[in-house]
Amino acid sequence: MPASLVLAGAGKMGGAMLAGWLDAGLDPRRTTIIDPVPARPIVDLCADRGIALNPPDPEPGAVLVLGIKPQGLDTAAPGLDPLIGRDTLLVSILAGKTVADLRGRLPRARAIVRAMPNLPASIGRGATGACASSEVSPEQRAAAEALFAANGAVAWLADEAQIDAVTAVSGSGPAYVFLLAETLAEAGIAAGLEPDVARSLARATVSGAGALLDASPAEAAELRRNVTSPGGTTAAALDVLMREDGLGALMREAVAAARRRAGELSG
Ligand SMILES: NC(=O)C1=CN([C@@H]2O[C@H](COP(=O)(O)OP(=O)(O)OC[C@H]3O[C@@H](n4cnc5c(N)ncnc54)[C@H](OP(=O)(O)O)[C@@H]3O)[C@@H](O)[C@H]2O)C=CC1
Ligand SMILES: O=C(O)[C@@H]1CCC=N1
Repeated sequence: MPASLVLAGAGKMGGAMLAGWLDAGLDPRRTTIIDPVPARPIVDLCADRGIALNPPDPEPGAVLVLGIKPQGLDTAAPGLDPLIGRDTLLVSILAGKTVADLRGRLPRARAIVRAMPNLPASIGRGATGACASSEVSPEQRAAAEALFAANGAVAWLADEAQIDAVTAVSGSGPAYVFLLAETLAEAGIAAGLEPDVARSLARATVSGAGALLDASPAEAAELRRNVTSPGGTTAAALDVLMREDGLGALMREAVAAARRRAGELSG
């Protein structure tokens, strides 16, 4: 874990990462949060754990994590640049904003890691794709790796250009899975189940299948085949989901749209 850390923007994603870091041993007394209107749980967490929240004269830390919205970078940058010291590692989780975009707004930044985490980071079950600028030292890379590992799986990317695809797959991905739970419940209601029963069965099915995927060495396709009795009910459903214009085509289209949007957020 880094010796000290400043988190600018403790919203849904920044707050989720912070929860994972504190669980993994980040020192709350060496942690500062900057967020003009922090949500109640963040205010309570800071009070409980002794985390500095919006101190009047914040010092640069070993790491500055940017957790603001990409659309807010221009407005926020002049207030955040003084939080970058000579040896501060800047870690940005902003969708779309490139290392060059960040340098353009935060002139004090030298070492930059651009990362794309996801929401299960809060329980240490997230996935982060990251790339490092050439100024990042081995120690800074190790500090970033420790933060991302506290949030779950980590993949270092050789090429920054890949991060928009990571954003579209694993950054946004949890939303696709939650939508699956929602639509499975809705389909259950349409098939005649009571709404509460449909929602509870869909939730247990999605979380149970995810837990099995995690616990098993088998590929997802093999686990899918294990559910699919020849000539049975699952095969009938998969004939619909796996047809040419089915879930595969829809997912490719959705991921392409998310990736395109990440490109639009750059600049
Ligand atoms: N949500 C997700 O699952 C993921 C999000 N991301 C990235 O994380 C970033 C944050 O997204 P998300 O958490 O969803 O958004 P949120 O709006 O929940 O969080 C952003 C936070 O930053 C605060 N903020 C605004 N201006 C400043 C400022 N000048 N200084 C400090 N804090 C400020 C916001 O306050 P206020 O609400 O008052 O404006 C808010 O609390 C985005 O860049 C997004 O691309 C990456 C991966 C996954
Ligand atoms: O929706 C977004 O733009 C952010 C980035 C990935 C997940 N949430």
